[in-house]
Amino acid sequence: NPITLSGNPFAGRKQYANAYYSSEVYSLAVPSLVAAGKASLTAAAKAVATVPSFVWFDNIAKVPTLDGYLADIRAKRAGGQDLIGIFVVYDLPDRDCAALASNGELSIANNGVNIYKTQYIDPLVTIFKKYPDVPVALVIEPDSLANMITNKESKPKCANAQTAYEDCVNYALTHLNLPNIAQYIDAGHAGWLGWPDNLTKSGPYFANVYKRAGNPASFRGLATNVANYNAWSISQCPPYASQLPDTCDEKRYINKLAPLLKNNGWPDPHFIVDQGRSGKQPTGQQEWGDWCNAIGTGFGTRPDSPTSDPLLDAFVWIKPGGECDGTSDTTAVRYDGFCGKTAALKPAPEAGQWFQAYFEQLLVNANPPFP
Ligand SMILES: O=[N+]([O-])c1ccc(O[C@@H]2O[C@H](CO)[C@@H](O[C@@H]3O[C@H](CO)[C@@H](O[C@@H]4O[C@H](CO)[C@@H](O)[C@H](O)[C@H]4O)[C@H](O)[C@H]3O)[C@H](O)[C@H]2O)cc1
Ligand SMILES: [Mg+2]
Repeated sequence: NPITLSGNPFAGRKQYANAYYSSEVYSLAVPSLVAAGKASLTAAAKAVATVPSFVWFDNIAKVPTLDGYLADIRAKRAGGQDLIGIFVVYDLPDRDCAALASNGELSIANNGVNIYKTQYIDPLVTIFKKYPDVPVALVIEPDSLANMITNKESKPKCANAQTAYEDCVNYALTHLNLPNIAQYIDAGHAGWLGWPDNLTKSGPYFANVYKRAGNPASFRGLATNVANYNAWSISQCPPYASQLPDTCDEKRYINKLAPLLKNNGWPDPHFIVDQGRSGKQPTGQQEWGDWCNAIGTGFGTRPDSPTSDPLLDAFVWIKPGGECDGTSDTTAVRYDGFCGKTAALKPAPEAGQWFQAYFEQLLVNANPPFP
């Protein structure tokens, strides 16, 4: 029977571990480990496959697969597991405007806004409406609005994308505003929007997104640290965060941002924080902006761990660990220099592709460790 979410959608529920990630582990990671004489790591690898991570809808072709996930969750819920589905909406035209590695299939110049609405969001909504009994949490458009805070001046592609990003995100928010869905808009991370000037802008900016969308009941809050590596709460700031000593982790970032949202007309925002690649601190990053395939990282706090901060709905693994951030092939169309830096593990495949060496790095550095 249909449900209406209220309060923390993760409370009392287990996050859904999807078969796509599990198949990456079983069909790619495990055989690679065995072939490399690392069969001793296969048990740990299989344990990772059971950890819930978000399913990314990073192109239109994947949209129909949503039905299968929701049907599987429905069946498991009928079997007694109070599961919540966890998905990422990620297909904006001119996507990832400040970088090259994750550019997507749609472009503003080529009718991208209209296609995003009618061929991406609308079909998602249609499928979600078939499953009003399944609780769902959505992350809306990583790396989109955060770029509107920091990169309009420095990146013409971001400046030119502002109207499209804001219209498309508003369309997503208002059309995915269903009783069984909780939506979290991406809001960068401590090392991105945690800087004083960026924080000051972010408060009114994200509050205006909430108000423009008409205060949607499903709009629960913001997702932070997506595909990044920051600690949730740390006593010793990493060396690369030396200039931001009082906002060097996600707990301090969201506790600074929340009051600014409330003061600007968003009464009760909450957060989810990606910890999928945050287990080892400090990381091998040389600068905070080293976002691509950072060395020295590890799987972090498990998604179903209790949280102690009333602002934090759940720890989550949004970026699936082992899926690449971007290619290191300098001749590739989507080659971004950040993926060629010292701090980036190489050789790396295209964004989203399985990156075995990275998976193994995360595995051996995991905290808590995998048995
Ligand atoms: O000393 N000071 O006082 C001072 C003040 C201000 C300073 O400026 C700030 O410096 C920060 C650190 O460089 C910048 O943060 C970086 O911004 C990048 C986008 O431009 C982000 O990249 C994205 O990362 C995503 C994954 O997270 C990728 O999926 C995505 O593809 C990729 O594009 C980095 O994470 C993020 O760390 C801020 O913009 C900038 O405003 C600096 C110093
Ligand atoms: Mg990215």
